[in-house]
Amino acid sequence: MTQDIDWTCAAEALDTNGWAVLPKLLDPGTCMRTTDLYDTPEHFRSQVIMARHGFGRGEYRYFAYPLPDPVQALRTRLYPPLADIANRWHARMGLDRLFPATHAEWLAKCHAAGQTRPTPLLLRYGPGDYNCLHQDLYGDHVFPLQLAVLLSAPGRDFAGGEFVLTEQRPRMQSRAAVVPLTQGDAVIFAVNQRPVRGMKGEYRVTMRHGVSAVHIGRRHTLGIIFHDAA
Ligand SMILES: O=C(O)CCC(=O)C(=O)O
Ligand SMILES: [Fe+2]
Repeated sequence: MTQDIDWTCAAEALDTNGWAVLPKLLDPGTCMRTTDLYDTPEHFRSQVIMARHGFGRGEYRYFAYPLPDPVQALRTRLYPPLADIANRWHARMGLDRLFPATHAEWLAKCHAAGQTRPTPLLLRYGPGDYNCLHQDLYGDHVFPLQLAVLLSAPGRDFAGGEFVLTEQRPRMQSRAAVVPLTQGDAVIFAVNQRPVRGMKGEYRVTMRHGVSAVHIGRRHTLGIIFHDAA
């Protein structure tokens, strides 16, 4: 599942754009089984109806511990290479928080700070549903990169529902990117801020992500956030 990832390519894309696609991270069978978890309540700690909070339209569920596979495996295996990138970013941004080498150590820090609730989630969108631009910050402890895996097949399962990222640049207009994803692809992206090398040195841009309206069908996503929630 995670052994064939081209990390050199992903790190380069993350440094340049603040996001990178990992093609075919999950196979179609795993995508289907993960989607089906949505209707198994014992895997989840809570449900959010997005319209009730002004988050958009659609719904999602936060997984409960212990996380089922492939959620636990993705969180554990993707963390170490992402922590290398996160540490480089933090150094470039002049932030002193260092991310430990393993996800278990990072979670221990979150838990000691009272961020104990698991944040991986499954999202379900139907016709007309969308996800407003947002950031997944759940406390002071923030791991600066996260992942979303598209579990449904565009064109077959749904139409519309594009993954969108915006980048707010200091004293400049924001720019948007639409991330092309097929079933099983993951997008890694900056949770909040990332460093950009400018003419006069490094500066920071602020990222937000969301999903445009689904026109027809149903779209499911698996979200992997590496910090836990307060
Ligand atoms: O459904 C999506 O593609 C976005 C999900 C999301 O906001 C997240 O995983 O944090
Ligand atoms: Fe999100």
